[in-house]
Amino acid sequence: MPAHKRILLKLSGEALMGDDAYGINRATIVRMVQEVREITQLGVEVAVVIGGGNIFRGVAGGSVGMDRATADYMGMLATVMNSLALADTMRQEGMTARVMSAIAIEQVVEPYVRPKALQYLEEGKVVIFAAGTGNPFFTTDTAAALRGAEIGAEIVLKATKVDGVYTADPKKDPSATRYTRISFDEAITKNLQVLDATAFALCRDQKLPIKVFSIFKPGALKRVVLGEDEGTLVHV
Ligand SMILES: Nc1ncnc2c1ncn2[C@@H]1O[C@H](COP(=O)(O)OP(=O)(O)OP(=O)(O)O)[C@@H](O)[C@H]1O
Ligand SMILES: O=c1ccn([C@@H]2O[C@H](COP(=O)(O)O)[C@@H](O)[C@H]2O)c(=O)[nH]1
Repeated sequence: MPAHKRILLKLSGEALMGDDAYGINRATIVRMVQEVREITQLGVEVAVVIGGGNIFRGVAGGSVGMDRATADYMGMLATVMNSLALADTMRQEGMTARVMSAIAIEQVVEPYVRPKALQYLEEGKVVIFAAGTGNPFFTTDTAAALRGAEIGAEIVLKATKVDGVYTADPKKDPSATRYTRISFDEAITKNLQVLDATAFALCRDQKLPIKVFSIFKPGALKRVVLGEDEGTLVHV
């Protein structure tokens, strides 16, 4: 029995690379989609936001002298590519998905229209929100918080490269320890960077909990959806 009726799943863009240096690794995206299919089969309504770190991040463009807003639009377009790849892989795996973009690109995908998204979810379709928030200087974590709140998701599930929220970045500090639960206030005060502060603040204000868990651990998504002990819960 799933613990949640409707979820917003944030998938790491960077993880899509698998063992490759760039782009979308075929076996990785298929495996991710199969995990999502398992939870849709439990009857959970699933909306997805996918990052763009496997292709382009605005901060990288900014660091080599690009206009930051232009670089951020490139990052948002990267998330559109990932969203299209995800939806197409879902189609191949027998699922029905709809991509909705926060940036007008109507020859490619339909625009984000909230009532339409809600209708798709009620029909059991997976909705993939592309192009982040549609605004530069934000991230797809903030887009996940925003869309999660808009669609009335019960929780934001952040599937990422680490298996939870740690006292410090575990990739830089091997002595860091993992929290089982942490409040939004503590995560913000301690400046824990597993999500950006805007996403934390939005979820806190909307009383929308976040679960952070590993995208690489087989079965972790299903365990989270079933309410089993997995990853870190960030709560009000
Ligand atoms: N306190 C912390 N606890 C856990 N991870 C942390 C912490 N601080 C920093 N991190 C880092 O945050 C990363 C996850 O956030 P990041 O935005 O880089 O990835 P993502 O959202 O999964 O990727 P993408 O932006 O491509 O979707 C982890 O890989 C980890 O190295
Ligand atoms: O609302 C948004 C969301 C994203 N961006 C840009 O896209 C890239 C990729 O997103 P990640 O969350 O880092 O995976 C991001 O670096 C931004 O440049 C944005 O501008 N606005």
